[in-house]
Amino acid sequence: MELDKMDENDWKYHGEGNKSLVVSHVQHSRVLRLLKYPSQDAEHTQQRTEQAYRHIHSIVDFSKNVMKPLLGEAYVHSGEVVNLPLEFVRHLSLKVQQERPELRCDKVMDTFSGYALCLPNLTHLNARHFGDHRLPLCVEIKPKCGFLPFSGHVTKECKRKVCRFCMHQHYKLANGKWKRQSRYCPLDLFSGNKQRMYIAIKHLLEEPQNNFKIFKGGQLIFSCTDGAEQQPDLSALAQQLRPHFTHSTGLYKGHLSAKAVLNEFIQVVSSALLSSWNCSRTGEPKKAHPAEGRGYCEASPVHRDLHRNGTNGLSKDSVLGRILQAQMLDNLDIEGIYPLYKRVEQYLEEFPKERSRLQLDGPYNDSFLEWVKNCPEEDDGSVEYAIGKVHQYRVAMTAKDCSVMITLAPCEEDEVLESNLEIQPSKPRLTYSVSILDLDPKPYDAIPYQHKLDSKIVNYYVRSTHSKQELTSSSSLLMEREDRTLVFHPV
Ligand SMILES: O=P(O)(O)O[C@@H]1[C@@H](OP(=O)(O)O)[C@H](OP(=O)(O)O)[C@H](O)[C@H](OP(=O)(O)O)[C@H]1OP(=O)(O)O
Ligand SMILES: Nc1ncnc2c1ncn2[C@@H]1O[C@H](COP(=O)(O)OP(=O)(O)OP(=O)(O)O)[C@@H](O)[C@H]1O
Repeated sequence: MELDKMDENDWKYHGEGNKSLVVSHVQHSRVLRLLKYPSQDAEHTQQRTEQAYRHIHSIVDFSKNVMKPLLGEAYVHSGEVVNLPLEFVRHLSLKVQQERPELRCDKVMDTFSGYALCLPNLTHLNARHFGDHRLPLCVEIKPKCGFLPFSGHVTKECKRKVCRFCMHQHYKLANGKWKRQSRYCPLDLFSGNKQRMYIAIKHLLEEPQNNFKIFKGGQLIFSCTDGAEQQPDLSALAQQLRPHFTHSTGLYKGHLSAKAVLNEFIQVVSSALLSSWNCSRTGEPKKAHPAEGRGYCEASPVHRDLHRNGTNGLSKDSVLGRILQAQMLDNLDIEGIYPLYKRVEQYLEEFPKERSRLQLDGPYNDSFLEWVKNCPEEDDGSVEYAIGKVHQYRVAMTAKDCSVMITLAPCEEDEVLESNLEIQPSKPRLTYSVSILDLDPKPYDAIPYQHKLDSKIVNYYVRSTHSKQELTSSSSLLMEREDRTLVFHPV
């Protein structure tokens, strides 16, 4: 990429989240990830430029030096910082503005600093495309937190029974963030049990919110649209996916029925999520599953029987296994972390210069990783213990908010990539690669906010389900769970 010859016409809008906007190159397999900030903060440009420079470097350092060793080399692409011509960035910002979803327009793209992250475009497969006319598919899942808190500091009983995602749905709907409730439960996806995973992915398809997207040939073909009130058009999606699932079972009028296409698609996605890079061929792969009782959410629509029989456990080296282990570094819960945060704050009041030794704002280097890895089990009352736990919590928060990208492309028998894996040997031949994105550090200063948000979510959930329960018992309605009637296809 020649930085002095950047032309906005070579780039197009690709997507965005809360903190960054991404554009993709029209020919090369590259994206630029630019920072965003609230439009009211557009002043103080000099300060912004310095902040952006530091922030973007800290994103790369955190991803490369902290998250990559924890999650695995193969899954993480940290990218590199680029300094773009301001003229290019301003034209780019104008160009992409009309494509941005309304719900993201409360923030503006950084057009002052010129700093951005350059990354491989993970919606493409990292290889030549075998001359097959079918475009690669890419599935992006933001799985969120996959376990119930097991900390003795948890005060609200419901947190031990219902997962944060399922509770948060009630709060999000009440605040108008989404129009329709998602029935997805992360604990089913992280269960490692194929039937539970099938149901979790099916629920993501039915209500993707910001947890599920599909790209074809690098173009977004399936996601949640602004203010969507209707269920997404799954027949149209099946039509788009059909060319990749052309083998002979389940043929209807000469081709696979929409249901069969989606069924196969879900199975391929779960296989990719379950596969391991380092899986030993001789012994059983090591499992990463939450201990007894932490892997079942009472609000999940999955039937209880399946819960009971359904923890196969994830291989520790699967992408979900790796993410779950990093998430579980949060073993005190925000209720246990908040008093430790206050201990650190009190210490800093007395010794403000210690902030840098304690690496509260980075640098995110090997010694930061040491804090995370070598934190003692027992609280000895020291500030060092508090810092170790706070750093572990922040790493876990990143793992609870990251996304997984699975890129799939058709291949012939002898075309399985060295660096990628092949799935479904007896079914359509697909080669795939799996990556993890959005591994930005979560700020230390956000801990009080997280503490308040946790109470709001839990209190709202308790109130809303309590009033629903009263209504239900007074009209003696019997709620049947959907999945009693779900038919599973053999894998
Ligand atoms: O707190 P949560 O669980 O709602 O997560 C936030 C996400 O909301 P979600 O519930 O996934 O829709 C939120 O996603 P959206 O903006 O809702 O797409 C962000 O990812 C946010 O992270 P950050 O503050 O931008 O670094 C996330 O905040 P963090 O808590 O991870 O900092
Ligand atoms: N390397 C990449 N290749 C392809 N697409 C990408 C890449 N990085 C990001 N994207 C796309 O851009 C979108 C926004 O990126 P990202 O999730 O990093 O933004 P964010 O603002 O940090 O998100 P959040 O709301 O979680 O804070 C992603 O959902 C994904 O679709």
